[in-house]
Amino acid sequence: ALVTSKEMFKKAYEGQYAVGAFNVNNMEIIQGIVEAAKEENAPLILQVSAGARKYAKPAYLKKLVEAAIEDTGLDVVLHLDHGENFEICKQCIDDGFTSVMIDGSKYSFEENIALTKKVVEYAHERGVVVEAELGRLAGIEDNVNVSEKDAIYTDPNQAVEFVERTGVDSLAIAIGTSHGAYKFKGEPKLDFERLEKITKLLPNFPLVLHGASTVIPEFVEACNKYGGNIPGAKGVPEDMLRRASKLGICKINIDTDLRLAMTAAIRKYLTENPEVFDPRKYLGEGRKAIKEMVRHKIKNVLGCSNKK
Ligand SMILES: O=C(COP(=O)(O)O)N(O)CCCCOP(=O)(O)O
Ligand SMILES: [Ca+2]
Ligand code: NA
Ligand SMILES: [Zn+2]
Repeated sequence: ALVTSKEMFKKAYEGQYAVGAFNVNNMEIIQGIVEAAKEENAPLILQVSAGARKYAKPAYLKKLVEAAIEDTGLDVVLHLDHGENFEICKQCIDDGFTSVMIDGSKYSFEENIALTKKVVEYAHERGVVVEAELGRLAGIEDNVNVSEKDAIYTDPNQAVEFVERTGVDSLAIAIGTSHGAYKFKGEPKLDFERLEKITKLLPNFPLVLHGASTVIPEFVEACNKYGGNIPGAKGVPEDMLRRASKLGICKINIDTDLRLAMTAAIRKYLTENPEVFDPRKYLGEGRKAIKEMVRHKIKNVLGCSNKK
C-alpha cells in the first residue's frame, strides 16, 4: 500500500537502521528498485524530483508506482524530493503523495520556518508527512575552515528551534555531503560530531541524509571503460553511511548510484553487443544492475532487510 514514513522512521530509529529513498524517473528504474525491496522484505521510499515530473510527466510516475505496489504488495512511501515552493508540495499532496519535502534551505532561517510551517499545515490536515532542510549541502573541501563550515552546515541549536516551530516530521541536515558524483576533492569526510550533537538535542527525531550516494567505484570504472568520461568521481564511503544510520539518520537518499549502475550496465552491454538494437535488451540490463545495486544497499548499508 501507499504509506507515510511515520511508522517506518520510528522503527528505523529504534532499530538503528535507515530506510533507502531512491529517486525514480522511468519504468525500469522503479521495477529494479521495488524488485530488490521485495526480495529483501524491506521498507521503501520512492522519491520524485521536479525534474522527474517534467521528464516522465506526473501521471505516468504515479501510475507506475501504483502498479509496482499492486505487483509486489509492498508498503511504499511516495515522496516529493526537493519541493521548491508551497505550490508543488500542494500539487503532490493533492495528487496522492504520502510525503513531501519542502526545501527552504536556501532562504533565511525565518523564511524557511514560515514556508515549512505553511506546507506542514496543508500536509498534516491531509495525513501527509513533511521533510524540511536546514543548512546547505556542500562537500567538505580540505580548506573549509570552521566558520565556513558553521555557515553552511546545520546548526544543532537552530535545528531544535526549527523543529519545534514548524512541527515538521523529519529534517534533512548538512554535515558535508553534496549531490552528484563529485562530492569530495580530498578525502571523504562527514561532520559526525555535528550529527551526534543534533541527535542528542533531538532524540527520536528522524534525520535525513541527502547526497548520500557512494559513487560506487566499480560503476565509475565501467562507465569510463565503455566510453564514459567521469574522472575523479567520489562519494560517501559505505561505512560512513552505516555509522550515520546508527545515529539519528533514518532516511538515506540515493540517486547518483542508480544512475551510475544503469549507465555502466547499458554502456557495457551496447559495447559488447554492437549488433543489438532492441531497447528491451539494454534497458533490461540497466534494470538488472539497479536491482543488484539496491539489494546490496538494503542488505549491506541501510540494514533494513526484513524490517518491512
Ligand atoms: O540527495 C539526493 C541524492 O543524492 P546523490 O546525488 O548522492 O545520489 N537527492 O535528493 C536526489 C536529487 C536528485 C535530483 O536530480 P534531478 O533534479 O536531476 O531529478
Ligand atoms: Ca537545499
Ligand atoms: Na537510524
Ligand atoms: Zn537531495
